[in-house]
Amino acid sequence: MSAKRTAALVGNPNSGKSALFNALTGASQKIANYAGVTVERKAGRLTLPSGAPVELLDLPGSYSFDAASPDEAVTRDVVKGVFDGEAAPDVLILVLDAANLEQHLVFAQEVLELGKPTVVALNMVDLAERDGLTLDPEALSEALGVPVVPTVAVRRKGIAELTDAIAEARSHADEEAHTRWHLTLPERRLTAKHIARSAILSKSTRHTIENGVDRILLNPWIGPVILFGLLFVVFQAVFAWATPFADALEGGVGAISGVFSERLPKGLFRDFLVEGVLAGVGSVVVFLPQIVILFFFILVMEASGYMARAAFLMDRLMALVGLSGRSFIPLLSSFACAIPGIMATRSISDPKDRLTTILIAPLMTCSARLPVYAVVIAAVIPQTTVGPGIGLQGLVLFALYVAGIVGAMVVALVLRSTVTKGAASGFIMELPRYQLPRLKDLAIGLWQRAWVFLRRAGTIIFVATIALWVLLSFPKADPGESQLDASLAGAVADTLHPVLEPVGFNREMSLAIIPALAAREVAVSALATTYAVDAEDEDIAAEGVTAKIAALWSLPTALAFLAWFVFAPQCLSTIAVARRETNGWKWPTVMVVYLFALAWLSAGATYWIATAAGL
Ligand SMILES: Nc1nc2c(ncn2[C@@H]2O[C@H](COP(=O)(O)OP(=O)(O)OP(=O)(O)O)[C@@H](O)[C@H]2O)c(=O)[nH]1
Ligand SMILES: [Mg+2]
Repeated sequence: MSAKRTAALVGNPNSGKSALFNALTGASQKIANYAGVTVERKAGRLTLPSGAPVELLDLPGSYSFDAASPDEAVTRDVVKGVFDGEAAPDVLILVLDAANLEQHLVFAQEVLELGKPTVVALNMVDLAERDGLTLDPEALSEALGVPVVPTVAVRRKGIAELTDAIAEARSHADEEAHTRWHLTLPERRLTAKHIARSAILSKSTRHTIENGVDRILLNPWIGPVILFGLLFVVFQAVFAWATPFADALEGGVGAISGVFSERLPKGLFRDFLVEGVLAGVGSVVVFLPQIVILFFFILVMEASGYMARAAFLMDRLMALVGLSGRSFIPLLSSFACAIPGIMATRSISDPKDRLTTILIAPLMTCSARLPVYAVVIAAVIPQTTVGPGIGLQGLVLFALYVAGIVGAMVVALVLRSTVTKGAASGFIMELPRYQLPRLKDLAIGLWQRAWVFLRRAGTIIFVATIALWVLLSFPKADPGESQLDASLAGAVADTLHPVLEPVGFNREMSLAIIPALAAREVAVSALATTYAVDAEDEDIAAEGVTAKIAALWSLPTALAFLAWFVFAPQCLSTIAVARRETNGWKWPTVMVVYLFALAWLSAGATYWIATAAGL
């Protein structure tokens, strides 16, 4: 038996490939309860019982080797050995969802037709049981001609057996397999039905809750109301639940900064710590609770299976602007960050649909903008309630998210009738079964998100803020002169300011949006650092950025800044990903230009209207 170097996980979307990958390699690839989570090839290392290492590949889910979407093309190319500079995998691990056996057996036949050494992981047997199905793995193995191992990936059941089977996998009589499976699609469907029937030992008609729940959640009238209500609650929670934690963190940062100001000798080092690191980076870190709460909701929606329902509900609405529900999940992922959102468009097969989705993804408010919104809202919007349990601050936050969504829909409509003109493509999406989110997965997911945020604070936000602090600190101002006026940063702000002054921006704001191109949170740290450096009085320096904004910005100016960030200047990484995913600079350029134009116009409109209204 020759040594095996690579094995690949293949199968329909949402069959649990990534969950198996994590169980087999100890990795923590993203898993979620909807089709199209994995969009690129990921490698990890699996150790066989003999101690021999195997490179294990996690691949995007696929319905067929003929499929057209870019993520499915990756799967086909890897499996067939035509993926850039990579040999075909030695063993295939075909993952089937035990509770959806018939559907999954259609693509399975295509995989088996390749005649490669294959092992079947009959995954999600727990869900099959829940649905009242008793399966016969031996019968399935007999019918398919390859070993079948029942597994529950998320509880690591059957993992050892699967590893053994991978070690022993051998070709299943190549020639015969080829003729045996070479069928047309309708024939495959029929075969799938027969095989599934013979593998199901018994089926009790168990009352599934799904149908009842879906009748409500997918109801064309009630469904959208529930979705909208849910999102509303999310943004209320972001403020209401986070406040005590955010206050405590802010107090902590303030206290440390106070101690440093008192104990350290006056000088550049103290200024660096207090004005740059603590005022700047600290002003972003205090938003950790908000970020965690937002992701808590996103993760629960993803794991429970509600996300795919939301896409289904939105399909009709999206059709009005020439998109399909397919675009919904990439767009919803963009609430976390536009980068994975843009990557997730790989599951959209129509190139024009995909391009439109990439171009509007940055309009979904990414979590990096949350600190910007939150700090300005906290400063200028009173902490009052406008109804039972409805806080005004949460309401404004919700409105900003909605503004982004509405903006995206309008832009999509314009794009679809001009540059990405074409017929809207149909939408078929499997509805995954409902699952109770596992606490451990949630905890890991939240921890990963928190860590990403803190790492950003420690790297890109730190570097951008410190660079700005240096530019702000030199040359030193003469006594009586403002440090901002004297500094290099002041000169930079002055060149940009004439363009932004008409839309209500003050100089600090004009300055802050430049380093915010590195990461949007930097807008907050930049403001904090600018005010801290410029403060003549030591005590004012210790004051938080929220207090500064409350004291120094007029309401129209603050609202203009919020409106600017709805359309927001891109962060550079988003532009880079858009370039990679569209293979050139053309579309990223279009994206940047239209977003800046929209940002300027909406900030202006907000400012002029608010001023005229006497706010
Ligand atoms: N109950 C149960 N849930 C599972 C099992 N395996 C995976 N899941 C869940 O099923 C969902 C899909 O799992 P993934 O591993 O993301 O599926 P995938 O095949 O990688 O999906 P794509 O990347 O979209 O192709 C997740 O919510 C998992 O938690 C299992 O054996 N039992
Ligand atoms: Mg996956």
